[in-house]
Amino acid sequence: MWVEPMADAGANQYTFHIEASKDVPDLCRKIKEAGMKVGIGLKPGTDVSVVLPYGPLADMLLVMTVEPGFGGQKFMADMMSKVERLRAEFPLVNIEVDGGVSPANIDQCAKAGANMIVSGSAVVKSPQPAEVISQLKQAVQKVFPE
Ligand SMILES: O=C(CO)[C@H](O)[C@H](O)COP(=O)(O)O
Repeated sequence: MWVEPMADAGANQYTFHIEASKDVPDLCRKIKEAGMKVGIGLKPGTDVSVVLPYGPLADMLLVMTVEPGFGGQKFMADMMSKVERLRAEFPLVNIEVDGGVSPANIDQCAKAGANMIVSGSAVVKSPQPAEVISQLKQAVQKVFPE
């Protein structure tokens, strides 16, 4: 699963999709042994219960808010219930949302419990990308002060 090459290249976190892993605990162990943090991602169609047993092994849980594949898709607000559940179960784990995240929905994401975000189109298509990044960061920091 390319764990060693990623670590050798300088990655400090390795995130994989739970749907693509045959042995989640083994992969988590290999990532940690290689000196990286563990992230586990969940596609929109995957029930949150699938990842719950592995939460204690993860540094970050990623809730995809679009179908993985490409940027520019519509944010799926119904994924927020997964974020809420994961935050309730794992108060100290980083929870990330990825897909269609923008200033229009960042408050929902942060309120549900996401403290890490991926935002592509909203940033790069804005005439003021720095302003968008700042808005996104402020919204998260309001809920998760450093
Ligand atoms: O790669 C992705 C999906 O596979 C990401 O969702 C994407 O890069 C983020 O971009 P956007 O904010 O435009 O959804």
